[in-house]
Amino acid sequence: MLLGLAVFAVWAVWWVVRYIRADAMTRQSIRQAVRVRRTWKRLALMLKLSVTDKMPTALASLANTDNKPVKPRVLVPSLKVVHDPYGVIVRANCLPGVGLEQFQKAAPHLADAWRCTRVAVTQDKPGQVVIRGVRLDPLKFATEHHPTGEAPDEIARWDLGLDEYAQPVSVDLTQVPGVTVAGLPGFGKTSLINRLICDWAPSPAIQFVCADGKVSTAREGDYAHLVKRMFAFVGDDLEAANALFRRLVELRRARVTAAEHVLGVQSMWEVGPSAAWPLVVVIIDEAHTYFRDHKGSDPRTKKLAALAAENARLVEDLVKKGRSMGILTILATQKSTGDAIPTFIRDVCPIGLSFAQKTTEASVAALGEDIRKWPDADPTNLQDRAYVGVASMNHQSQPGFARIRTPFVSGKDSAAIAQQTAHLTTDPADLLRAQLPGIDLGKDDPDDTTPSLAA
Ligand SMILES: Nc1ncnc2c1ncn2[C@@H]1O[C@H](COP(=O)(O)OP(=O)(O)OP(=O)(O)O)[C@@H](O)[C@H]1O
Repeated sequence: MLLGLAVFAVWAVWWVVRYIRADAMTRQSIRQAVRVRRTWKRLALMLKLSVTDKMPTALASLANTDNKPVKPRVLVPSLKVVHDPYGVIVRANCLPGVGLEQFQKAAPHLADAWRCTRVAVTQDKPGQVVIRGVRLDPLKFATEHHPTGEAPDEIARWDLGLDEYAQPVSVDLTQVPGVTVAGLPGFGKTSLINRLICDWAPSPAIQFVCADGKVSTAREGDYAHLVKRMFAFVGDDLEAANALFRRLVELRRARVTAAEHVLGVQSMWEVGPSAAWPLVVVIIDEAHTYFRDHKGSDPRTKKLAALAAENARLVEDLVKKGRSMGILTILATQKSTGDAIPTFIRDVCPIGLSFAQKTTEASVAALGEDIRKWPDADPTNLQDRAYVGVASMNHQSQPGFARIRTPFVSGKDSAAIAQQTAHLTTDPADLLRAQLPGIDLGKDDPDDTTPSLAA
């Protein structure tokens, strides 16, 4: 008895301390979790999430010596409730006839009873459902990310933020040739890309290169600090961009020639990126600058039109053929028409994200026709300033789109990371030459007009 009291006292003290130390949002969730547990039996009966077992148990039959009819038992799914700042995560056991489908049907009523903005029911293992209830809309709460400066545990995993149920979302960019990022100006595209660079920069197995169509020199604009961690950078000059894209296509072709010698396999992903054969992340920001059509018959306009057409061809090459050689292209644009990122490039990028858009046509240009089937996820719903930093992303593994609250990464943090990791910057073409001295890394395709690395 005394021992029981002592255990209870310790538990009560632990509980009170935990409650006092929690922030205001978490305290509300703790109270919510208590309410969910306390009211569950009654609520489950009202929502028909219970079953009546008319058959007496063996024990009840034995105890029933006077042969009176045994009362049927009402079974209610047992619950395990945990909380986080946004709400509760409830695991419930299924019962015969009460499973995923019944819980999903009851979800709106659970949301009302538990005072949640949203409730989602999923099944992570047989016989158990997970009910996620969020009291507050995680999409509406701005978050921040402070990069650690540590090399990532898993190469090519892109941590994006929180979904509408406050669950962390990340995508595996292994074997991914391209990503598109679209959205109205000032809604968080650059911050999203900054995070990727800052999280990955401490790894020597990753090299970055950037074309930013919004600026003329690296000293201006969003990448002014991060340029230290990039082996090449060009601004809005079409000719300079053209030369850079050629250089990258050339690198891709040289890697094809060198793969068997250096890696012993034909696809870099079979062995993974390394400091000697790094994953090359090509960032093309304000991509429309490089691809847009130039109309006019004067020689200068004609030249620009030819350069833009060739840029599109070169970037298409990188996206279509770069994956197995360890080249990942990320294209960002604030322009919302089909020519901003040519559809023949967009359609080979398996991952698309879009921040707010003005019209559904713009959403379609950014995310493809499928977004029409998922009106809730249409980024036209994200135009309120509360949604700066929120993007819709096509699911990799299932139909539909996820809405993600991405965190803000400050310029100060990205500058610090670039400074700390600048010494890791190397041109992947130099690495290749150093590994294969004397081997011609030139063309393996006679029709290809791009110059050879061995020049
Ligand atoms: N994830 C975020 N959470 C909260 N605020 C953000 C986030 N991302 C960006 N912001 C705010 O929005 C501003 C603009 O962001 P950012 O430069 O990333 O937008 P953008 O879409 O790249 O714009 P542009 O197309 O003009 O380059 C930032 O200075 C910051 O104040």
